[in-house]
Amino acid sequence: MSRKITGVKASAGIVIGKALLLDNSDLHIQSVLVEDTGAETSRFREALEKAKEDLLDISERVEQELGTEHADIFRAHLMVLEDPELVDTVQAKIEQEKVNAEHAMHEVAQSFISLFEQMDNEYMRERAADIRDVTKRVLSHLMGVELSVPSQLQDEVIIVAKDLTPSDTAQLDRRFVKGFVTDIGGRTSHSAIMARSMGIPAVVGTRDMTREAQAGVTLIVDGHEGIVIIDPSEKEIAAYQEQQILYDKQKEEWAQLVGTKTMSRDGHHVELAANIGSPLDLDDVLANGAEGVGLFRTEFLYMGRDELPTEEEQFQAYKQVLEQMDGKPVVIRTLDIGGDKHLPYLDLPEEMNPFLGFRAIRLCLDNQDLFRTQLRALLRASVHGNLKIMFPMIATLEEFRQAKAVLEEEKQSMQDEGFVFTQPFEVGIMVEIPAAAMMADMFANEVDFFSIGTNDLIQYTLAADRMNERVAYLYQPYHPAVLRLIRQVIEAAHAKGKWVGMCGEMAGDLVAIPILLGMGLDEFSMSASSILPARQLISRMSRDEKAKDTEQILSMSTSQQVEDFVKTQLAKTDN
Ligand SMILES: C=C(OP(=O)(O)O)C(=O)O
Ligand SMILES: [Mg+2]
Repeated sequence: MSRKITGVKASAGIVIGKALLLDNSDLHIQSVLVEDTGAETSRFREALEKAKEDLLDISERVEQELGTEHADIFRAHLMVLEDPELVDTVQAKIEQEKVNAEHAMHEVAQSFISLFEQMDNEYMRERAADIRDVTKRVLSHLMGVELSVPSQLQDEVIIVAKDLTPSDTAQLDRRFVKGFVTDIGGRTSHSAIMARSMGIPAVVGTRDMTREAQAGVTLIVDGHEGIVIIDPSEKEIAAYQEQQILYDKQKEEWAQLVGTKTMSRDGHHVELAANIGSPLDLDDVLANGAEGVGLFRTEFLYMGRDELPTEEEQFQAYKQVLEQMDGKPVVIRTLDIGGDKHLPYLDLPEEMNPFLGFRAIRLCLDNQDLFRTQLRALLRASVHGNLKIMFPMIATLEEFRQAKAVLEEEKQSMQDEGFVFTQPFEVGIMVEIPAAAMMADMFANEVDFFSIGTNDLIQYTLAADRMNERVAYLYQPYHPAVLRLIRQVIEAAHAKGKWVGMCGEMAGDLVAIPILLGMGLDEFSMSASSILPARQLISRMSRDEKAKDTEQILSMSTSQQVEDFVKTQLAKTDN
């Protein structure tokens, strides 16, 4: 009987193969009292040195095979090994408690790991995996145990493990490892990131895969849907084999589009950009041929910590993104906290209607120290690429003017300090509040660009909370009211020679794209994996023909009518 397990889709693709269970369960550590603590400390120091040698070797190999960014993971591991807080604490424990090095290392590492794991942020929780990885390496040297990474594989396999550490992943032999499934991990765990750049289908965070799968059993890993089928039937195998063939063909077609501009069939260019939450997302962005970053949600930098990020920390993150995008446009949005996104250390009072409350630009204009720190980091980073600064949740012109004035003040004071701005940068707003959409003609006199945030614009237009299942039926992207607002923004911007993008989920929706193309949207920003399918669709459509449908669509009275109309048109495009 086949069984289906679901998890997090970490890396796209389908693979069918035999399971290889990687027993990388925790080493069994015993506590032993020692007399000669000096000798024990030397043993610990030797193990640290050996672990460092391993990491240097791995980072060199990874640098050659996968590039600097992945090698940086192992350089970060080296830094963990050199961190006096960890090393000195272990040493002190050996000396004061007269315990063996294995026990001291294990105990100290555990306390760091649980600290990180308790943090309310996925990224920080995953850093616990780094410490676990480093600790295991040191322990394996102390105990003389080989790490159980299969380096001598003869057959193609799908690795099944509780967790795959970055070094496990880097050591997988790509000729034989065709996919992997883990119990723990999320989309931003390093192993997931590496799977995506290695092009290996992977499903992570399945919770109990290692308990469910036996060694050698046949598996289907569906990285598109985050599904694993254990012991599939002949029929299931045949169905997935068909999907595999189709997907391979699809990928070949998409791959041709990676380095190309997005052009409609009748020769109009639109920009397909990516939404990111961290510099870590850039691998995907570049691999999918994004023409820019249309939205960097900077609130990620503020989450999962207990104090605000410093100007320097923010500067480094912005600089990295700008440099990696190598002159392509990068829209960085100032802090959009509030609504469903909290920062515990800001200690804000609970609100009856958080989505209509004290959030985003409202909070930044009130808490100007915080805002000015971010603006200074952005201004410093501006010389490293093609930066565009965007303010979120703008409802009124006064808000935009105030925010822009604060930015100008910071720019002036940096110039007075001797900073030279070598690159011009644009300043724009998110249009996600209906009032801003209605007043787009007025805003267009003052902003450099608009980016339509449909995730919020839809919820505010139909008064349907985007988080509430019970009103989800009212959350209608194709509602003519939403479409009329979008069209109004595009027309108002173009009348003043300004460009308009969209960074809500709607920009990557294959049913919405023909409508938006016809309305003349200039930039579509979406998750990286949606870019190539969108580019292909646009290349098959004539923008001028789509424009002819706009009036008809806007005169429809329901979402359903719009959807049916577009789907019928799309079916014709396919033929
Ligand atoms: C992109 C948007 O912002 P967020 O999803 O971060 O609210 C939006 O509202 O469409
Ligand atoms: Mg929003």
